[in-house]
Amino acid sequence: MKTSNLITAHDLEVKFDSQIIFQNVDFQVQKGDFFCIVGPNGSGKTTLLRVILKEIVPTLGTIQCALAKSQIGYVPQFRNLETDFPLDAAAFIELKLTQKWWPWLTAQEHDQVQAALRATHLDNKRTTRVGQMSGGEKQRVYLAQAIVNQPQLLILDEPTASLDVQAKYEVMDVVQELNTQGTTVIFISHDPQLIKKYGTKTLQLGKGE
Ligand SMILES: Nc1ncnc2c1ncn2[C@@H]1O[C@H](COP(=O)(O)OP(=O)(O)OP(=O)(O)O)[C@@H](O)[C@H]1O
Repeated sequence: MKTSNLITAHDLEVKFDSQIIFQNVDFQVQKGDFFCIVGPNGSGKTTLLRVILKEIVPTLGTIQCALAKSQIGYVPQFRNLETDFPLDAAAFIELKLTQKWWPWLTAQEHDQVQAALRATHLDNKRTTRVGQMSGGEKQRVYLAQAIVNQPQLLILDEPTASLDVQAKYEVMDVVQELNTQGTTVIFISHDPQLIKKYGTKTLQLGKGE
């Protein structure tokens, strides 16, 4: 039978020095999943993302990922940008386009930036400086930057942690739309309401388990 697994992990363990962060972790992420990773502070959620991104080699177990790094978009926890941050939304998104020696964008790259702005409901903020945006808009610009290269997998590490309720759902609705259109999502969160509303599968990490 043909499998649509993007990630297959078996019996993973990560240890730092003698401290076991987690062990016996098995999971599969399939194309189209909205895959949630939950667990208390320090249970290894971010460490597991770093294993998926091949930044950390597990001390035991195997992990297979069918995607190249270029096919994965990543949104870390919210990082604020000061009000004097000089780039507008379009320029900020362009930073993630493949670096090359010529300093202009191709027509296709312009289309990619426009598509990322549209997908994150920021069409009318194209020339707004990111530093002057609200927290929710800033996080949607980060999201736009992560999807500008049209990744197959989007990884989000507590993307709504410091946002108010309305901004939180605006960000999550955008992520859900991307998921409905075919982008697989891995989502770390402490928020059970978000997991219940948006998740299709959940991996629970416990201390050392
Ligand atoms: N490179 C490292 N070297 C040593 N210890 C590390 C390293 N990276 C993470 N740790 C430790 O591993 C544990 C798990 O960290 P991690 O950030 O993965 O947890 P988390 O579940 O994402 O936590 P939180 O919910 O607070 O973000 C922590 O105790 C952390 O200090």
